[in-house]
Amino acid sequence: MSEKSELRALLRAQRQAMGDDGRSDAGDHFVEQALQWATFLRRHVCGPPGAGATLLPAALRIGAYLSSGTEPPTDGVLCALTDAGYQVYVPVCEVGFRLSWVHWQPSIPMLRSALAPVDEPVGERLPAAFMKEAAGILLPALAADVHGIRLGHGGGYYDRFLASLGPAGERPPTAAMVYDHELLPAGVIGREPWDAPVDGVLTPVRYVSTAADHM
Ligand SMILES: Nc1nc2c(c(=O)[nH]1)N(C=O)[C@@H](CNc1ccc(C(=O)N[C@@H](CCC(=O)O)C(=O)O)cc1)CN2
Ligand SMILES: Nc1ncnc2c1ncn2[C@@H]1O[C@H](COP(=O)(O)OP(=O)(O)OP(=O)(O)O)[C@@H](O)[C@H]1O
Repeated sequence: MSEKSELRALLRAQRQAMGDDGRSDAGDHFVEQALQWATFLRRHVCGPPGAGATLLPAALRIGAYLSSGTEPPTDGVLCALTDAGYQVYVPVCEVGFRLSWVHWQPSIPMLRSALAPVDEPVGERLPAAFMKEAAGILLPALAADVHGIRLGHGGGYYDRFLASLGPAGERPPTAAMVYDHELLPAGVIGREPWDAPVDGVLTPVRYVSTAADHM
């Protein structure tokens, strides 16, 4: 087994060991962290509330994901962001490890993906470029390091997606959602040439900015 496969296996086992209650508790805390992150982005894009700025629709557009298995739960996050007035878009797998995006709403019908072990929303599929103007994007990950290097399930979906949005600095702000113990020191996740670092890491208890490290 390669070093990365071993790390993935270890991280999956640790997620399993957290138990349903541990993961669900973390999910509650993620709601608070994600709302704070979104509020910060909104200020960044539009200035402080009451400044007379009218929010552009794209400033309210947020990318996220529908969690499955032992991933950091996002059901609460998606509902809270929607309730707060954001338009939440989640990915759908396409052939060639590409992602398209569907506007998520609480009662949206779901269907099992033919390409990955995830349920996906049924609705109009918007191209990756639609997310270029988003206020921010939350990404799934098995772990991420303090430089924003992310370890996913190994499909390369998100590296391709981020590369398609343009070079770092021209993409919307990104944050990987991981449990607190999955925010790792530099060097633990070997960096690959195609890795697109994220700008921050969101855990149930903190947001850590990694952006300065890869400018
Ligand atoms: N929720 C989610 N959606 C996503 C991703 C992801 O990592 N998470 N992807 C990122 O590229 C793409 C799909 N690729 C994926 C590859 C593997 C697994 C996976 O193994 N997931 C679970 C097990 C599935 C289950 O039991 O329901 C796991 O975390 O162990 C999920 C998605 C697009 N959509
Ligand atoms: N921009 C890209 N263009 C072409 N191939 C890519 C690109 N980015 C990644 N890949 C390919 O995707 C494969 C998986 O990459 P990696 O292991 O980093 O995925 P991951 O980040 O763990 O997965 P995911 O993004 O799906 O969560 C690699 O074999 C790599 O060659």
